[in-house]
Amino acid sequence: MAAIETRSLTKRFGSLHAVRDLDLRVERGEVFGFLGPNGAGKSTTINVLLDFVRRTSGDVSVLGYDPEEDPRAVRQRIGVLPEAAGFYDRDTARDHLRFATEMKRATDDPGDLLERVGIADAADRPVGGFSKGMRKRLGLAIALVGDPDLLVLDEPLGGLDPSGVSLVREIVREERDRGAAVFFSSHIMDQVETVCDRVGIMHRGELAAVGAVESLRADTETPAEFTLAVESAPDGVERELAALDGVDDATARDGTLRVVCTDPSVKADVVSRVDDAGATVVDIDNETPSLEQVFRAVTDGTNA
Ligand SMILES: Nc1ncnc2c1ncn2[C@@H]1O[C@H](COP(=O)(O)OP(=O)(O)OP(=O)(O)O)[C@@H](O)[C@H]1O
Repeated sequence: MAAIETRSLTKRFGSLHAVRDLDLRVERGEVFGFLGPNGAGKSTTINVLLDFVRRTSGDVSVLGYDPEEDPRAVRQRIGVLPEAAGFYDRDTARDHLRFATEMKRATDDPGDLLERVGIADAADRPVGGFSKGMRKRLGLAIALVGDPDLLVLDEPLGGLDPSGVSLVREIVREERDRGAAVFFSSHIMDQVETVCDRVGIMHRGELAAVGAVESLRADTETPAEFTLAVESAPDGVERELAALDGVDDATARDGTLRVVCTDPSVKADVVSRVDDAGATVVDIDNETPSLEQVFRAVTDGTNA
């Protein structure tokens, strides 16, 4: 049984298709990054999975349950970190975790969970004085209560400092290794590509691409980027290269020329131009497209 499965899932708000004909499958023990620009339909999909919003049509299964028919069964088995989690400002972090543990009839020790997310020192402080990043960490601790079979994390990296970001990545890996599925949405590409087994890229309510990051890189026509090491870059050669058809950008620095092509076949032309300009190319280094570039290619760099 899949952790999440949707078939032809559609959600309309009036005449606006927030999600259209979405077929999605997330396996148990898988980290799935749900990506897309603002307004692409990520939160709406998550809200349907959690039965916060009713779908217009299509089928949805979360851990084998239809969230519309069995919302309690679904909520009992999943851990959720909402994009903007609400807290009781006068209650402490420990109070929040005690409550969450009781609600789930779990046996977790609040202190251990706070230790795990790095805010054990603040366990007995009222949450009203917590920073944005501390609130995010507390929200994550609450999501972890009861060793859920599925973690749904909506923008878990927003508001976190670099150590917070690596902590979230570490926890996501640990949860996956325990056998949980992790489904998280983000628009911060470079921070998710190292942690996801697969990603799905939403665009205008539809799944524009889905697969392992490596296969998306191979399948997507992303601009090719490469660096030429030259003995000496003649003045102005980068401007000449940038003017070539199929070249997007060219910059010269410290004996290297970095060239971004929209058409990879222009590479030979670039090398011969550099030769003609009197420089000797000593090395060519091809760079793998980043997930950010795949994302831009799939969404045309546009918002929904
Ligand atoms: N309650 C609502 N009523 C009307 N339109 C809505 C509602 N919720 C979402 N939408 C619209 O549905 C579309 C998808 O929005 P959604 O919030 O799912 O996008 P998102 O991918 O989560 O974006 P973001 O990254 O900005 O959170 C948008 O055009 C949005 O304006």
